[in-house]
Amino acid sequence: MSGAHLEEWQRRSFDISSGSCTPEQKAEAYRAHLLSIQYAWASSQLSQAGAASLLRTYSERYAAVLDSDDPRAGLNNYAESALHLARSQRNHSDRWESSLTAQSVLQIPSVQRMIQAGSGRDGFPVAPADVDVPVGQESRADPPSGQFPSARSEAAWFKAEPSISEVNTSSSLLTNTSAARPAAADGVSLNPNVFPRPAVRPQSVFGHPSSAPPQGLPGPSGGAQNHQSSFFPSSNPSKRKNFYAPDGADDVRAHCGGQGGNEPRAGSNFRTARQQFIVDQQKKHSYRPQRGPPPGMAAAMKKSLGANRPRGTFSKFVSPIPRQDEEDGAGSRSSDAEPQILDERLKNFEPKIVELIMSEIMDHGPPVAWDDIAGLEFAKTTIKEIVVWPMLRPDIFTGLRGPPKGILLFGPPGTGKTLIGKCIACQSGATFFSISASSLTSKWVGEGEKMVRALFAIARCHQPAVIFIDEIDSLLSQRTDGEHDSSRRIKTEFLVQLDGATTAADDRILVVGATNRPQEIDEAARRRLAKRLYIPLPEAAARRQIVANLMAREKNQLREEELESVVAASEGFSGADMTQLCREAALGPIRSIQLSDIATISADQVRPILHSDFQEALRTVRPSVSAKDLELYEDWNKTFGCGR
Ligand SMILES: Nc1ncnc2c1ncn2[C@@H]1O[C@H](COP(=O)(O)OP(=O)(O)OP(=O)(O)O)[C@@H](O)[C@H]1O
Ligand SMILES: [Mg+2]
Repeated sequence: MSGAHLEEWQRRSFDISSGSCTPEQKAEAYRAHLLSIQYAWASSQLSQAGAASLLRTYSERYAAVLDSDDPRAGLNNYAESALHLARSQRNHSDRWESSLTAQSVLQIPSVQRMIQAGSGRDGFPVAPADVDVPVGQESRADPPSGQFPSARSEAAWFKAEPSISEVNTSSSLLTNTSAARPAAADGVSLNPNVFPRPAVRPQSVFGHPSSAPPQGLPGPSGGAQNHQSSFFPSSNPSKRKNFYAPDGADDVRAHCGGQGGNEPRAGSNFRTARQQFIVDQQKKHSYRPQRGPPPGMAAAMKKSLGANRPRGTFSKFVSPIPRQDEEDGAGSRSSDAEPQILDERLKNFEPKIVELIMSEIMDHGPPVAWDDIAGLEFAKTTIKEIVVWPMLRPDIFTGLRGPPKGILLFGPPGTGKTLIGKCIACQSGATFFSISASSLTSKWVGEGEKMVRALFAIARCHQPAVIFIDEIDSLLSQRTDGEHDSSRRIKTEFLVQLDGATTAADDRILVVGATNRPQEIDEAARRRLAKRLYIPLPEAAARRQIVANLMAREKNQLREEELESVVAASEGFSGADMTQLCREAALGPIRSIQLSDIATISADQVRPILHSDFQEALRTVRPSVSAKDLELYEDWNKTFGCGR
């Protein structure tokens, strides 16, 4: 080692041993030591064995300073953060420098030239320009002595020699007989003809030989530095193996000479981290394409949320979210599966909420016709006027004639409000959403109002649409001070959506609410449900129609006057009560069969339903609405109802 270097070396050794220097200074000093050793070796002032053992010693000490956990003696786990950064950098940066391997280093043009020249004795055979393997775009030539890009990588370079197997497999150019290769300190020797000094094969911290750590790793001073490798010449990117191709593809991506080979080679499987990240996101949110109903059927499909309906033949759900192909191993999207355009208006909603809202397509079982609903002529006419006709002739029903935004069906329980909702679903031809209040009140805070917003957004995408909210009083009850914040927010969202800033006048969305507690509905909601129709208990004619409709499906011997007497006796019964009465009467014949015959009797041996069965049933079935309750409805109707 020349005189000047020796003094420098001694000074540094003194500083280190003096114990007065900080970990940073120590790391600096070790760094300088390592460079001096390398320089001394390169200028043949040090034997290979000597240099290797010195390098080993000082790189261990250097790494110890870097890796030490002790804040006093080390650089606070710099290694971990460096490793972590490198790893994260590797995952997310598509400018990650691909690494060199024992195999690929020999394909490097300059190494090839060296091998041909067989030189290696006179000086440094590799031209400086060749040693510059820039990472990313910011490439700049490095002095041939090679400044280590960072303390970490430098120490790592010297810390561990390549394993013998790695060196031996690299090529026959490495003579396998020990005689031909001076043994380095740790038994690994490099053939100086092939590997000129000081081309010590660095073992990167990142688990494989690399020319340099990834960009952005902070140097010992903590600042991020551009990293240049200083040993291996750039190589033809097409030959270098990329350790980071997610599927281990052979494709090699490299940035050589600042060319920045960012785009993966054609046909390569290599996906940058960003692409991989996007694919993962899509997979996470991708919806399995499902066999949807035939196109004509889709329009007639009804959607209901929160109401478990028997699923019919076409109740397969067609996801509104664009189809995502199964990303196959090749990472190629099959050409024919063009992603469907997700409706612009839905892109701001969480896919899972959209999925939830759309997922229950109400296949409402047997369709309900207007005639199945006994009585309620006024309500039925009004609803037809508001719902069915505007759908049929939107050109006439515009402006002031436009349909109202909301209808409220109120009345005693069992009078056919839900039935009317089902009937609208079948007869209106509109997209029908039937939601129950419980489905909107999610266990997650903030989810409820998102559901409401998404519901109206989806309805807007599928208008004309009808949103049927059964038991709407549980959703839009009077706002009180003590109520829970989330239910208050759901209400507010509803009011805004029903008739607020976001609703456009020509939106053809009709909200139909059904409740048997109209007095509990919030006054702001009441205002928005402009048409408030009283669904009263069925009058005699309606009761007669219910019994006639139900008896028509059963064997019975009910005469007209007997029917009249049943209707008279069921004064004050609701529609549901009338249905219950008929059920009870239909059990009469079954009850008259001897228990022993039950197992053997055939269906047509069961006698028909008689008037006596109804008389028997009238003894057990009582009206479910009291006169007092009835008064309440009557009063409310007089105050707020739109009925006659
Ligand atoms: N007007 C009607 N015509 C025919 N059947 C009726 C009528 N009203 C009620 N029913 C019978 O009663 C059952 C319950 O009706 P529906 O579910 O519509 O009552 P509702 O008004 O929704 O009651 P609730 O307010 O408790 O929800 C229906 O399935 C039907 O069989
Ligand atoms: Mg109901």
